[in-house]
Amino acid sequence: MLYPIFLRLDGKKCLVVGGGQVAERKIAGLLQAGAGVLVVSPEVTERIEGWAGAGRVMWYRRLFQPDDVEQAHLVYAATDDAAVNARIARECQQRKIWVNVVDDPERGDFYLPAVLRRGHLQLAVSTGGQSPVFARKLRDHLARSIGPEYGEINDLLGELRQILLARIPDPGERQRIMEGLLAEGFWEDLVRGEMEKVKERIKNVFGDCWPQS
Ligand SMILES: C[C@@]1(CC(=O)O)c2cc3[nH]c(cc4nc(cc5[nH]c(cc(n2)[C@H]1CCC(=O)O)[C@@](C)(CC(=O)O)[C@@H]5CCC(=O)O)C(CC(=O)O)=C4CCC(=O)O)c(CCC(=O)O)c3CC(=O)O
Ligand SMILES: NC(=O)C1=CN([C@@H]2O[C@H](COP(=O)(O)OP(=O)(O)OC[C@H]3O[C@@H](n4cnc5c(N)ncnc54)[C@H](O)[C@@H]3O)[C@@H](O)[C@H]2O)C=CC1
Repeated sequence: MLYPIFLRLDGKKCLVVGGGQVAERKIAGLLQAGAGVLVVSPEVTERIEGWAGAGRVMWYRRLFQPDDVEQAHLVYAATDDAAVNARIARECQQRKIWVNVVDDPERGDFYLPAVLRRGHLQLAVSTGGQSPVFARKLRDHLARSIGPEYGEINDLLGELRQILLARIPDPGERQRIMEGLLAEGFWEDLVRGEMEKVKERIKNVFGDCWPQS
């Protein structure tokens, strides 16, 4: 069973070996997370070249060398050469650096999910490597019912939680308030798309905790 995790990568160096379509997709995800991306590949796609030109990735225009993995927290073996990808995986595993292997996932340490992003809210779908296209389609299916408003609701709940943390010292009491808010009626309004009602429900709890506001 794979272990799901959300990593804080901002400012951490990640190495992508290879510069094709697959490398490009992995780099796009890393950049969204604010990682420092190093790319090693004699050739890259136009989009990767653009990122390099804009200083968003550091591109080493050459073939992979074993020492390349040394400075990275995560490594992506994303070339089209199976022997090179296997070599990258070995170099990482010797050094206990986590590696994703695009053509032979079981050699690697982690898989990427298909991700639905709604502000701070993220839904990640993994099929355990069974069918990446199914993961993508399921993400697209979920996107139809989980709209951008879910991101807004999530942020409002985050603000409310900060207020509760500051004003209500008892964790049990805080949890009771949250459970009370996120009860059946809340979900009925949410799935019916009655977002104004949902926001009203949240604001009422703000009012109860902070009557002067
Ligand atoms: C195991 C895993 C390891 C990893 O790469 O992390 C892996 C492995 C492989 N993918 C292959 C093929 C394709 N992968 C995609 C797409 C995506 N692949 C992604 C993840 C993963 N792919 C991990 C498991 C995820 C899970 O658990 O479900 C997504 C979700 C996330 C991402 O990559 O960011 C992203 C969609 C995201 C989005 O759209 O947002 C497409 C379609 C397309 O390009 O749209 C195709 C072509 C169609 C096909 O072949 O099915 C092949 C065969 C290569 C060959 O034939 O040589 C292998 C190797 C193998 O399975 O042996
Ligand atoms: N895991 C996934 O999500 C998917 C994996 N794949 C697999 O990914 C692999 C790569 O696919 P694409 O990006 O489409 O291939 P591609 O042929 O477009 O790109 C390969 C890249 O690897 C680089 N490269 C080759 N040898 C190198 C070396 N020794 N050092 C550094 N860079 C080197 C090339 O310059 C090129 O930029 C394929 O083998 C395919 O089987 C394909 C689709 C999805």
